[in-house]
Amino acid sequence: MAASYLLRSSPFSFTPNPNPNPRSINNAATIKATISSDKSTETTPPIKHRRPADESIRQEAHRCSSNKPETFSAKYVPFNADPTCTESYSLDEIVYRSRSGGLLDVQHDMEALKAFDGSYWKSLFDSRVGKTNWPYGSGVWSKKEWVLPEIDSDDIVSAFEGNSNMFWAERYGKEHLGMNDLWVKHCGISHTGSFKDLGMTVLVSQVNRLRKMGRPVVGVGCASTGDTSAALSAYCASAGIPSIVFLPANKISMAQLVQPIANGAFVLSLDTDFDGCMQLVREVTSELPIYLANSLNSLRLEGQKTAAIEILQQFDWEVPDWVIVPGGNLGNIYAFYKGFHMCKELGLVDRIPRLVCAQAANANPLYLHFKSGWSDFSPVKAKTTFASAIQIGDPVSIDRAVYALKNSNGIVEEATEEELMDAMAQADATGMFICPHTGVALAALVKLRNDGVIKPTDRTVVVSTAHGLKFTQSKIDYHSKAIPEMACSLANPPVNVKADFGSVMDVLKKYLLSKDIKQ
Ligand SMILES: Cc1ncc(COP(=O)(O)O)c(C=O)c1O
Ligand SMILES: N[C@@H](CCOP(=O)(O)O)C(=O)O
Repeated sequence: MAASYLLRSSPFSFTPNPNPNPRSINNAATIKATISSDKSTETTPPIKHRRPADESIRQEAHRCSSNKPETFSAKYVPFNADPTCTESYSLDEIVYRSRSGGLLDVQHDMEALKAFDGSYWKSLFDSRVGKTNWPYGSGVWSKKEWVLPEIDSDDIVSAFEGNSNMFWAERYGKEHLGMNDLWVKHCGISHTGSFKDLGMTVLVSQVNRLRKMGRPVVGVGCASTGDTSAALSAYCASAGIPSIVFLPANKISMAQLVQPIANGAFVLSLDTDFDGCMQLVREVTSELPIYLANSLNSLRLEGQKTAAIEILQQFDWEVPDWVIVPGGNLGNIYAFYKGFHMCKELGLVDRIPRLVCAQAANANPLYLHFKSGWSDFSPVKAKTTFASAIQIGDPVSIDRAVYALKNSNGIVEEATEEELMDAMAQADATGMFICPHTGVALAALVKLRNDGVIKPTDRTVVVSTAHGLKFTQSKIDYHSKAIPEMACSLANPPVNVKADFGSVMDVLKKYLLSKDIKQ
């Protein structure tokens, strides 16, 4: 019975059980043996679909998971607390700060996870990639046991996020950096066009669960530079949960602004910067039953950390030498560290990459802190930058970022406006279409290559955090050479030509000649 059920309900032939439970099924070999010993399937005609026609994938997941005792668990603990500290909170509590006012972290029951070895987890995760199984087809929920183990699949709000493209930057690497193993992890090719989807699916799923439990959550709110708000409003809209977004007026792109508007969020445009919005949303969410969705809330980072696991998976569990991440509110750099570190602790890999956090010089509090030898941290007043989503002067996750960098032998770099815009233009000219934040990361890479810190053969991953289509105005400004005090040396403006054969031929000949001369 169990074996035929597994065959019927699973569309793929796998080694591990996608719902591992060491109490009921000891290991992968048992499943394999059980399946192959079920002779009754030999005469059964091929099954077209894995579930009855009137059953949705969510109902299918519910049927498969019902009555299974949960093996894995997680709780909130104070971030980087003394090992003797006993303070902890259930993930079903609404809490963002520890008793002392510090950050929280989601701590998993590592002993339970260690009941399975590294190769078990690798095959389990590999078996789920890119499928339509609810919820495991999502790149985030394919790692559910490491993310939010206790949530019922029924409560999950997912857009099958993650599984993002790892782009081999062949021409950019070769021509601009002399590198042959340079990769761009396109986290922005995603449901709402940024990596925020990875964390938001987790946070909104937990809110969905809390609301079903009758907890007082009337809506979910965030301060945003444009990407968190887009992700929050999309996931909330998909679950029918009200969302409220606090945006700094005239400081985010038009494409980002229209996202929450279209998704039906309550949009507040405030005459302040991101740091001002963050301050306000914190005050408001402590007064009203509005759940806070910024990365101060450590649930978000549980989803974001899966991008690190996914990078290892995409390299067949080989560890890259460097991973470069643009940093603003600084949750993501810690999320990457956490994902890599978990893979090491659970035996999937034997080391972690060196991390680089890249900041815009106009919003560089972490860079200044790094350069001072990690002496006292001071927030800055962030100035306008084309990398508008990281225009943040007082990052909430500063402690998490410092921890991640110290424990990964990490580096912080910065990029001026001209450096980041030129890097973006250069990358685009080799076939990418990146956002200015990815330009910051590439500019940091250029500096580290020029200084000889990153070697030509080092396998390097640049994390692209948002889709270039969200930031077209910056590209228009650059290519029209409309940026004061910037040479825009790679501008490629369109040529206005009279619509007659002779004029077109003239400009084409001139163009082709110029190409010939360069080659
Ligand atoms: C496109 C983009 N890149 C990078 C970041 C930086 O991420 P974090 O705030 O986690 O440092 C953000 C948001 O802050 C972002 O929206
Ligand atoms: N870039 C972010 C800034 C807020 O970061 P968060 O990760 O704390 O939500 C945004 O898009 O709003």
